[in-house]
Amino acid sequence: MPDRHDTTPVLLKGVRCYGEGDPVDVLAADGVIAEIASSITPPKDAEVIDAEGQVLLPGFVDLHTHLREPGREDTETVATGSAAAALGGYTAVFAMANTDPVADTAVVVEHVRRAGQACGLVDVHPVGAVTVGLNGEKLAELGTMAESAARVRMFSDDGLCVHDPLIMRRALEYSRALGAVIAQHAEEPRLTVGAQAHEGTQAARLGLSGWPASAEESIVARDCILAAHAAARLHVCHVSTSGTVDVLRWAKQRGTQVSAEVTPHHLLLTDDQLETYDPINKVNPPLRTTSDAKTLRDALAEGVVDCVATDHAPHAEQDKDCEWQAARPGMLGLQTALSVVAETMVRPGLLTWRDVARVMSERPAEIARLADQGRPIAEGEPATLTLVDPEARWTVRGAEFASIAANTPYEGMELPARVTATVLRGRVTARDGRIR
Ligand SMILES: NC(=O)N[C@@H](CC(=O)O)C(=O)O
Ligand SMILES: [Zn+2]
Ligand SMILES: [Zn+2]
Repeated sequence: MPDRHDTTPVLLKGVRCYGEGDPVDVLAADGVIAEIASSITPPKDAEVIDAEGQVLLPGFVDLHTHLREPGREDTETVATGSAAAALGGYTAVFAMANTDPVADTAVVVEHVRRAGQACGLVDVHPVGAVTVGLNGEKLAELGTMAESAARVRMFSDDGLCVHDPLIMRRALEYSRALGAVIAQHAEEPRLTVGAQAHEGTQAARLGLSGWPASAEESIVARDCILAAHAAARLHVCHVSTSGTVDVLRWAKQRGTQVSAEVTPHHLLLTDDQLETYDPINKVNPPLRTTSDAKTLRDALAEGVVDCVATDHAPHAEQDKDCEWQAARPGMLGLQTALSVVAETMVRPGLLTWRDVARVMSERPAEIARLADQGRPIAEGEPATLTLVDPEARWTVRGAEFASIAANTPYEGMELPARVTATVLRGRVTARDGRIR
């Protein structure tokens, strides 16, 4: 039985779909978009959202989050991560497998899936590990996870690279049979032993060991070749260098089934940030150069990089507020992603709002083959939507986020554009900064 709230119609007044054309009213009822017209009289009991001048987009899909459950519920849970996601405009998120225990069995992925359903704010899709315990040595039971109630269709050892080429080849071959995609954290471990920061003049000046671009690019090139030979689908996590963009362009030109994501932080931040030695800026792969960031923005605009994914990585205060070498890599992303994309891509004219729908909703939904996400805003389609105030400006305060952890690199920064409401299958999950 759907509860009463599920069936309350929602009327969005005066929105511009994809930021285009004249303002319209959009009515959501029974989980779908019931009507789009220049003026709709609110049905009785309807929740009316006055959204004059706001931009309506399909709900965002994040292919890369760390929700830390099970194992590190002191930093995030499926529930708090779901709240952060809904507030950030997301209607579906993928939860990486580097939990404790690792999500390498049906039991663990089913737990994450159920925890997501219990809270109901966003569709939580567990990612299954590629190898047992993320040890890189033995393939996990991909088929069992795919067949489980969690219906896993994305596998990744993210946090670690599937570096053994034979294991990676097998994983790609299996994934093909399962209709799944392998998401690779591209980092040749032999080239990043002790690495702390992007290998370049800044790391040298600061005395931090270098994480060379070649460690990423060599794995991406290898995996594109393996994926092509296996006729399998490869997804490249958090692309961070210009050289990787060149490899992706080459692989796509020759028809390889490869997709790629870029994080908001790699679009906005660079290794100039490292000056203060504040580990809030420590992340894997590391912040790169200004020229890499520019190439990534252009590649996202062009479509060589398909989509934006947050790599939302909550960490406890004690794991961040310490010396650089000891700090864990990773930063929060769910509640700032849209604003960082607005700042780096929309304001400079690299993307329109329609393009934002592509990189934050449609492409990620296609890559993950989610049938009911990233859909057109049209009558009869799922009412799974994100409302954005393009004129808003706000100041980032990590302590105010729904996440348990507060490790945002944007603390105190003023950013443009804000998610004002998120709707999942006709139900308002977040509105004006509050969870429903
Ligand atoms: N990105 C990070 O720096 N950290 C991630 C792991 C990962 O995405 O590689 C984490 O789990 O904390
Ligand atoms: Zn990673
Ligand atoms: Zn990650």
